[in-house]
Amino acid sequence: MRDAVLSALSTVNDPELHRDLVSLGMIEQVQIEAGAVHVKVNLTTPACPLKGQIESDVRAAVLTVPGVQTVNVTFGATVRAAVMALPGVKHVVLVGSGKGGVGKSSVAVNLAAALARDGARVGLLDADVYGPSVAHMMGQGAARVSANAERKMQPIEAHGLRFLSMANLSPAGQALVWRGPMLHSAVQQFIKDAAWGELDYLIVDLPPGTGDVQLSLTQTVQVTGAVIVTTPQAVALIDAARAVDMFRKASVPVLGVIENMSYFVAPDTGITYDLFGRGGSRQLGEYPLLGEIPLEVALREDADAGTPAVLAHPQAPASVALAQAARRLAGQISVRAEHRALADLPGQLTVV
Ligand SMILES: Nc1ncnc2c1ncn2[C@@H]1O[C@H](COP(=O)(O)OP(=O)(O)OP(=O)(O)O)[C@@H](O)[C@H]1O
Repeated sequence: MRDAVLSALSTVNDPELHRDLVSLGMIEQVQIEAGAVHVKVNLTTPACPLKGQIESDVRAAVLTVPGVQTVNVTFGATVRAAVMALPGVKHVVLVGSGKGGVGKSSVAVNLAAALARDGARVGLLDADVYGPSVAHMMGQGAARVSANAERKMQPIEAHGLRFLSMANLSPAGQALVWRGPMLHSAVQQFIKDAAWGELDYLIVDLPPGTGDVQLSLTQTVQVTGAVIVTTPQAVALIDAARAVDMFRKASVPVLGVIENMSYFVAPDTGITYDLFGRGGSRQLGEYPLLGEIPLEVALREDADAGTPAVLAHPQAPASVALAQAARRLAGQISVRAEHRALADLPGQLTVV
């Protein structure tokens, strides 16, 4: 019966990778006892957006095998990467925006927290050196970065992830008056001289715009891709298009767009207002729209209170949209990793 079960499983495709689970090496275990079959599927990310579909497809396929009465599906996950971005770090993902104030840091913090909540090992680097806000949003504005025994910067741990921010290097409340090259080398150090440990995803909150820090980062590490955060109105989109162009020129794939402050639902009437013209980000090109995040008081309040909204108010509509965006992003990263692996090693997917 085992062969029949495996052959049934080889008809089930991963919905995003468009290859079957057996040849993708995703079937970790098959146990058969009388008519009861247990299948363990090893997903390419714990934040898999299509877990439910894979489960029902596996169940339906195995139930076609004569003699099978029940099917139990469980999941594990190993994030795959064709190459390591840094020693121990599988994927570096840049979060950028064309202009300031569109909610880039809020999105970066919540994407990181959502991926960590789903079970991924996540780091968050605040490379927004001119206006570092990640530490405050993580409730760690007063924490100070220490060095470990190897004299490497030790990321601060909070809310299930590790992060580093310039705000935790300087005395609280004081501005860092550094010149461009110093900022450049500070960001390089954050990446290379920090004890990030083993990470599936290192999310980088870039400064707004298309300046030196952004470019130097794309030249420092193997970046898996970038996420563009924008608001839907024309003035923001023009700048976002510039950010897209910068990544294109630096050969950094754009993994998707997140439209923030997309709409507002009045809490008293329930009426939806498209304050800035919802859906405008589709004009940026054929990039996956990872999410439309509503304007919501709770998101701002949670940021000010130092807990990412996806953790503090997981049921709030903005949190639901952000958690979904994080899963779609993880899905896009898996697709990239597979394409890259196939390009490098035809027919094989490297698991690191
Ligand atoms: N969807 C939203 N609903 C309500 N408030 C939001 C939303 N997104 C962001 N904000 C609030 O807007 C302000 C700016 O957000 P944030 O600091 O994340 O923007 P940014 O693009 O990173 O800015 P900068 O680039 O200038 O650092 C913050 O007070 C944040 O809490």
